[in-house]
Amino acid sequence: MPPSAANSATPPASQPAGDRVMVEPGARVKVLIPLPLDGAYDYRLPIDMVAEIGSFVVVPLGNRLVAGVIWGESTDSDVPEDKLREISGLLEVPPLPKANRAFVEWLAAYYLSPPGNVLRMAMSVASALEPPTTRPAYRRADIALDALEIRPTAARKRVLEVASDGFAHPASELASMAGVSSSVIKGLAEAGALEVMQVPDQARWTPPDPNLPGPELSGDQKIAADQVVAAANEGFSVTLLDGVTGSGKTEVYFEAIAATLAAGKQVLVLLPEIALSSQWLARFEQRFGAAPAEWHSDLTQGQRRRTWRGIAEGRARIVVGARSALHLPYPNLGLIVVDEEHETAFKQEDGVAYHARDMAVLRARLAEIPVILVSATPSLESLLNAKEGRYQLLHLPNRHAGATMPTVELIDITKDKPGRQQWLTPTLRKALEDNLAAGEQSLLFLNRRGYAPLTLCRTCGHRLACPNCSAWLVEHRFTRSLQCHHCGFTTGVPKHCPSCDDTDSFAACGPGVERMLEEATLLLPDARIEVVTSDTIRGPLQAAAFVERMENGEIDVVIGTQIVAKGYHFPRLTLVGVVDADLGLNGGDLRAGERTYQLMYQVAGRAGREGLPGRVMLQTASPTVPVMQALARHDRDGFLEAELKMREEFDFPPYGRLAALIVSGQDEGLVDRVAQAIGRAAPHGKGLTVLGPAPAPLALLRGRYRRRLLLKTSREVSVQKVLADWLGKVQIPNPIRLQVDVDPYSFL
Ligand SMILES: Nc1ncnc2c1ncn2[C@@H]1O[C@H](COP(=O)(O)OP(=O)(O)OP(=O)(O)O)[C@@H](O)[C@H]1O
Ligand SMILES: [Zn+2]
Repeated sequence: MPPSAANSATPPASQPAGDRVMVEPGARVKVLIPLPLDGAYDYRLPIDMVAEIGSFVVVPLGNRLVAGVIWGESTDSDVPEDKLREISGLLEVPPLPKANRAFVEWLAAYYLSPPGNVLRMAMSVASALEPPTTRPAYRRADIALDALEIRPTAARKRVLEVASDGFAHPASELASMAGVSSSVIKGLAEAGALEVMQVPDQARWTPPDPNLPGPELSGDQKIAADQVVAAANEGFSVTLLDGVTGSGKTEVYFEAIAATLAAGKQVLVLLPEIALSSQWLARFEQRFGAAPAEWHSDLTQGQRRRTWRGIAEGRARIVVGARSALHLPYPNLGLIVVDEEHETAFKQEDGVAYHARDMAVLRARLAEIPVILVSATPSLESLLNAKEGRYQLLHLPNRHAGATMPTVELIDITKDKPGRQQWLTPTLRKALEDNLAAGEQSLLFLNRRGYAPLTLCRTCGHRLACPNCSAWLVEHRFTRSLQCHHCGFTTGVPKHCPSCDDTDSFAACGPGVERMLEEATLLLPDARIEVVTSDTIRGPLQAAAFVERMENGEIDVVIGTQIVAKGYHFPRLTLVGVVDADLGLNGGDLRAGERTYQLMYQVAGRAGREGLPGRVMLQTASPTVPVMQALARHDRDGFLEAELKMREEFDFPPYGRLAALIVSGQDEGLVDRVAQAIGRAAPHGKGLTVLGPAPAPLALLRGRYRRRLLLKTSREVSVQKVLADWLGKVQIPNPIRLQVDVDPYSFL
């Protein structure tokens, strides 16, 4: 397909002219720099520089030059005239759009973060700000093949054929279009059959075609699709698309995407694990005839640079990405979709701790565009918003094409006991055997990487722990190592116990996926079994290859962690066995029940998605607890109602508000003193409670001691104001770090 031909069909989207404000030459302006400074700094715009608010510029800071953004005119400057420095250069990039600038400010204020730190997320690709460069590209030269001095091999003929479309293609693109190696291109160029020219080094996306027909929608799907299409291009709104697994939620929001694209606007789709989303990408391409621009951590630096610019220049119409895609400079964003909105992967824990779902709603409000939140197991936050009328709620109660929901059986492991050093109950073992005999696929789910979560000395009971973290080391047999899953510390299994010096005295305790592989292999010696975790699937290519093996029926049993629990659609996968359904309940934080429900429901939702009925077995030691009962009875709403009620009673989110303070440093005594000083300055008043300081559950992490405080407020209280007043009263000495986590999800 000739990308450049399609490219010229529609003019690039750009920021509405009304949003652009020029700056007077010579004026004083505020420039925000992507560093943790306390605000924007004053500079002068040189009289010969034409710039606007949002322009990317280079400014002197101390004795170096840094990139920044003109944030506004400076009206309250107290920098004396002779101290004011000039902007030293204007960068050749479209200005940061108004909605993006407002987003930076709101996000910074909400999470009490320096705005420069938030801007840094928008400017994450430094090279994208450099002047555009060129790269060589090739097209068919006007010379007959038999006039050349090289042999006309099949590969060469193919290249010349695809290179005859009238456009110049980079060597890699031409090679992949013709299915040959780059050396073939090089040879043809040297022989004069291909003409080389310099073209701008930019990505080209075929614009998706919103007019291609989608599938015929079912009655419920059609009702939902009509609503999201009606909301498209109509200003700010939030829609919660709540439908059971396999109900066709993706098809429904594709309709809203089509309507937005047809209006010439950009679309952003946030997925929790984009690297694992090859099936989603294939469906998108099938529906819209073109691939979306992708944004995630597996891109190369060159891809990031080209994608960033393509978005800023409005050439990338549809972006699918991880949470960081929210910060990109869309000049003409028309719709945001957050798929699997309940996923905690949307919460960023490092740096600026923000929640991408919540910020997607904010971004949509600032840009006055719709946002669609999608899930089979919506978060209580979103459900309450829908219940109270702030979000529009759409329901898809049935699976597509008459596929039924899987049956869910609870297996009480205290009665139906696994054998010695085994973790599968006789019932689940039998089901696995039967399913294999029937030629259908099974999934064994265990959210634990490695072989065993704990290794201890049989002689003295010593447990092998991470030297940098308060955590046990996890044995990984595939790599013959012990690993800390918090800091990445890795070591070999010691010969002698470090405590009693006994030899070869270590025993593995508890199962991880690698250990389940042993058990499953003994049980099903003829089955093709594969372990799927972040250790075995290391990027989008490996994930896509796994999907292909599943689709081709090359795998009988998958043993996997949460990376296989969601999104996938494998028609022949009919049995899901959860090895330890209680695992997530043990930590006991406020969302443990909600999260266990979501994860179990999602993994169960992988079973029986087409003609073949599905069967789910949850192994549990507590079959009577509400979450297990709700799963077995398919009583999601009853469970969520009860959860909501409990949260309301204790004034927990989504009713009350929380903010966590984490004090950390290498000097434990100093960490304690600072944490206590923060505790002494704690606010009092109606609707406010402060818990702690107390050692964090991960009291040592990456060599830093950690203490936590938790602020709990009623809904009417402004958490930001309370925190700002509170933290304004304490001095944090330099080696100590204070992390503020508004609306925390992790309590470790
Ligand atoms: N109207 C339709 N016509 C044809 N196929 C459909 C239709 N609706 C859904 N499907 C197919 O049914 C399957 C499930 O749909 P989809 O993946 O959109 O469901 P979902 O609700 O997003 O599921 P999950 O929450 O489990 O990810 C897909 O293979 C999809 O292509
Ligand atoms: Zn560690």
